[in-house]
Formats: sequence, structure tokens, C-alpha cells
Amino acid sequence: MSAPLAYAAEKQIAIAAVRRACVLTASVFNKLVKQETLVKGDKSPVTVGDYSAQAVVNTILGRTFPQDPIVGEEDAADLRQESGNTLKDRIVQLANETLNAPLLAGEKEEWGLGPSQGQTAEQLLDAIDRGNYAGGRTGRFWTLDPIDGTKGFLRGDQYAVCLALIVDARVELGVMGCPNLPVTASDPSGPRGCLFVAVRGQGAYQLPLADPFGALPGTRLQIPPTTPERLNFLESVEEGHAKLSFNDRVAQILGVTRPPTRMDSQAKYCSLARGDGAVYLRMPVGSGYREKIWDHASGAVLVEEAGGIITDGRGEPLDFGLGRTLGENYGVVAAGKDIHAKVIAAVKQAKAEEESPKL
Ligand SMILES: Nc1ncnc2c1ncn2[C@@H]1O[C@H](COP(=O)(O)OS(=O)(=O)O)[C@@H](OP(=O)(O)O)[C@H]1O
Ligand SMILES: [Mg+2]
Ligand SMILES: [Mg+2]
Ligand SMILES: [Mg+2]
Repeated sequence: MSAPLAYAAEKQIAIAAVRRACVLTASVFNKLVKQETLVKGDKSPVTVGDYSAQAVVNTILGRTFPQDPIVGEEDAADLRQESGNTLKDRIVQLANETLNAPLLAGEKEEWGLGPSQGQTAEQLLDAIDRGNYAGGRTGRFWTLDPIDGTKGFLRGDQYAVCLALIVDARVELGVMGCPNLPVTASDPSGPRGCLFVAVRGQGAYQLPLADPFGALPGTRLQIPPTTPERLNFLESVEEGHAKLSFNDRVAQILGVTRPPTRMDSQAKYCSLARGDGAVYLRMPVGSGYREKIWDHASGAVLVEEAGGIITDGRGEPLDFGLGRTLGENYGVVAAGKDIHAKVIAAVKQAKAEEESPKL
């Protein structure tokens, strides 16, 4: 018998956790966001979604890997206050609805899912707070963004549930659920809902979100050659998250003729991995913001396993061993092997121009 592939159990549980969280976020969108946010401009539905998705993923991880720490975006401090009671009740109800739902295709009873797997409010708050781990250089931990691209989520556009396993500062496994991403970019009004999985050394794959286990190993992703016709940028929607004017200049230096694709969340990394766009470029807006590890970990391993390169804007590797943030890194550049060095050179040129503008 051949030895089992590395991280096989982690991969299964991560897929199950991300899929359940996506069922939850889709129901939050249909039940709450459509009515409350659009009508009243109220942002609280996304907060309910963030917390309850983190409670669900951390509960599922905790059942199979009770020793593993988690670096999660959210924490339950506000929910433990008197003023957080209403919010807490909604989160407990939603998280339990999701955990108690009958087994989905391919799930196994021993994963602790299905009817009567509900948790008390206290257990769910503790599960959220299991995400308080500080991260670091050694050992193994998970990192979770329960809803990445919250603005996209509210608009009904792209968002992603992002989970990654980091071992000794290296991302070994990444799973992303993208409920609103078209299965094929060339058919934007066709079926939606994709799950992306990458294990280091084992390749990057796309699976249908509705039945990932039935489709394993999935469609292998490989970044195609960057021809001039394919060369375009994938960038943030929010001006406050990345310096888009800088991207325009870099695109000009590279002779890019296609307009950029603006998309919220790590769905950008998924699009890059399957060749929908050619260059992920995210340069700091200059506010001293430090990028968070949960905003890039799963995307980083997906891109690398699809044959791409991911670095900061100087061409230095991203360091996932510094704690909850990427530290002093300078932006993010991800692209195919054939174009990455050229993008870095163009970024350097654009940066030099900014620092000594022509009179
Ligand atoms: N100032 C600043 N600079 C860079 N990044 C920031 C900044 N502020 C927030 N964030 C993080 O951006 C995450 C969303 O990134 P996106 O690329 O999806 O942005 S965008 O929505 O497309 O504009 C977003 O993730 P979520 O909070 O999970 O949505 C934030 O963690
Ligand atoms: Mg995020
Ligand atoms: Mg988030
Ligand atoms: Mg956030």
C-alpha cells in the first residue's frame, strides 16, 4: 500500500469546514443582507456572518484537531458584553443551524457534524476566541478569514471563506470557498460556487462548492503562459485597500492593454491560479497598515501550486512567521513565473518615479 498523502486528514476537514461556512454565509446573505443592508444601510448582517462563520469553522477544526491553535480575524470580546447580547443570540442560532444541518454529500459522521451537534452560547464564543492565537515562526497553526471581502459580500459580489494551515512559517494547505465565483470565467452568468484547494507539493485544484468530495481530486489548475493578449491585472475594488493609481502606472510600464479586473477578496488569487487574470498587484496606500496573514495565506499556496510566484513588491518572500501580520512587507505581487520578475522591475521603476517625480 502506498503511504497516504501528507495532510490528507487536514485537507478533508478544512474542505468540510469551509463548505459548511459557505452554506452559512449564503443563508446570511439571503435572509439578512438582502433585506437589512440594502434597505437600511445596516452593516450588522456582515458582522453576524463573520462571527458565526468563524464559530462554525473553529468548532469543526477543534473536534478533529483540538491541539491546533488558530489565528482568526474575529474575536468574541464584544459579544461577551451586555450590549452584545442581541448579536450573540443571532450568532448562536445561525452557527447551530449550520452545525446541526443533516450531513452534506461526502461528509462523515465522525467529523462531528449533523443533527444534535449544536453548541452552547459559551462554547461558541470560546470557539470564536480560539482564533486569538498570536502566530509565529515555529509550530503548526491554522489561519482563518471567515468572510474575506466583506464589502463584496454586502454587494452580492465576490467574497471568500479562507482557511490555511501553516507549519513552521510555511503555508502547507489552503482552502477557499467562493460562493459567488462563476465556475468558468468565460460564462459569467452560468453556475456559481467554487472551492479551491492546494496542498504544498500536491498541486492546486478547483472543485464544485456544492459537492467537493464527490469531485475529488478536482480540476488541476496551472497558470497559463502570459501572452500579451492575456496580460491584465487583478486588483482590489476598494481604493483604501490598495493604491490603484500606482497599478495604472505599472500596467503602463508593462504595456498592458487590457483593463484591470477589480474584484473583492482572495477570489483574486483563485482567478489568477486558473488563468482568468495574469497579475495580482496590491500596493500599500501609505497608511502604515500591516497586511494580515489570513488575507493572503491560502491564496499564496494556491498560486504557488498553480506554478506562480508570490512575493512582496520588492520581490521578497511573504513571511508568515511574524505573527498575525506580514510585518513590514511592502505590498503583494503574484503572477506566473514568466512575468513575475518583469512586474517587480516595473514596480521598482514606478516607485522610483514617485520618489523623484520629473519636474
Ligand atoms: N488599509 C488597508 N490596506 C490593505 N488591506 C486592507 C486595509 N484595510 C483593510 N484591509 C484588508 O483588505 C481585505 C479585503 O481586501 P480586498 O483585496 O478584498 O479589498 S477589496 O474589497 O477588493 O477592496 C479586508 O479583508 P476583510 O476584512 O476580510 O474583508 C481587510 O483585511
Ligand atoms: Mg480579509
Ligand atoms: Mg474578513
Ligand atoms: Mg475585516
